[in-house]
Amino acid sequence: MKAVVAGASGGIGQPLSLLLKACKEVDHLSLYDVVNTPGVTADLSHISSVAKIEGYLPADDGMKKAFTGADIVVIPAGIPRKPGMTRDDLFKINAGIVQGLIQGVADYCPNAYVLVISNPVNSTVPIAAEVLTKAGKFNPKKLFGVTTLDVVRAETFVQSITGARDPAETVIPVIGGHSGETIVPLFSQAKPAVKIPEDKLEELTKRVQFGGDEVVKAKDGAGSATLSMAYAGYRFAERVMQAAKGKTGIVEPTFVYLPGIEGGDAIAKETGCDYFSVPVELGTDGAKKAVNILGSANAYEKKLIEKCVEDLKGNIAKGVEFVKNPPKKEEKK
Ligand SMILES: NC(=O)C1=CN([C@@H]2O[C@H](COP(=O)(O)OP(=O)(O)OC[C@H]3O[C@@H](n4cnc5c(N)ncnc54)[C@H](O)[C@@H]3O)[C@@H](O)[C@H]2O)C=CC1
Ligand SMILES: O=C([O-])CC(=O)C(=O)O
Repeated sequence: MKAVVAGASGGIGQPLSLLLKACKEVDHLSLYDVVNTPGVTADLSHISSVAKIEGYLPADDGMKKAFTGADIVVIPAGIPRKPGMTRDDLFKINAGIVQGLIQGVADYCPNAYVLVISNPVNSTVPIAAEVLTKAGKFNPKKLFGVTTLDVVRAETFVQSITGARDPAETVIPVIGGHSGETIVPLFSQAKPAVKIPEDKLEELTKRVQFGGDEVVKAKDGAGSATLSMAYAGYRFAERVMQAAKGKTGIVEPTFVYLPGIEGGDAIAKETGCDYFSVPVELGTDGAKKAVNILGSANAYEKKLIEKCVEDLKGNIAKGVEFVKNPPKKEEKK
């Protein structure tokens, strides 16, 4: 497997690259960023793991060299939030960054799995889909918005109630999108089942929805979640690669284009959203099947889904519009 990290010198990119350098699924790691890739690459190259490593800057066809032959491209490129900002406030800058990198995917590695971390995920994934569609290269089974950090947070925060030694053994589907109230944890669907006292449920739900804000506030202007995101991005990338190599039974929530995936059409009709994070069964060619668990949600969770859909529709439309009707140059800045 050749894995690419685009945005490899950043707060997420560096620890994510470290994890991928040590990953048994990766034979070849290629780092791309607009700054500092020579240093990050030199540093990681001293690690005695299997993956050979290369790093590129944009000069001298760097993107082409970095992306060509890639099996999986993970994208944490773009600016992070500062206190007082929403993820949508990142759109102006990150939309263009993601558009450019996805054009690179279309040009140099159209068959790769593409994992989008850059925010706002609710809009950057539709942007990616539109760019790939324009290029005639869109395979919905291979485009994923990474929402694993929401799952990781739900697992972690519920531990105070379950008391489980290993939080990751409690599987909690988190569906919808990746910002505030578009994030919908379905604690009623936890496996094994968890009993959450009624007076704790709202607090726990809000903590998952606004977990990102907790980190933004604590970092106090120095960015948002990076280390936990690198862990989450790595966990998802590793599972995509394991499924690609034939491991079965891997199901992970991820933000996908539903009409392009088996079982997704019904969910798209039910929610009115073409893009939604749902548990997806992963296979050798990417997303094999979208699992519809919306019907199993309890009354409280159904209300959360209603609010999610309201916000998510606008975020999706904004991403689609950005590519279909590009803003004029001065608006793009
Ligand atoms: N999906 C999720 O759950 C999460 C998403 N994020 C998002 O991830 C993104 C990155 O966050 P951080 O790593 O903290 O930011 P950062 O600013 O530390 O790193 C971003 C990196 O992207 C690079 N970059 C900028 N334009 C580029 C381009 N055109 N091509 C290649 N690289 C480029 C920068 O040089 C920098 O090294 C942000 O948009 C943030 O909101 C953050 C946490 C969780
Ligand atoms: O909060 C942010 O801006 C970064 C992010 O997406 C998260 O931590 O979930």
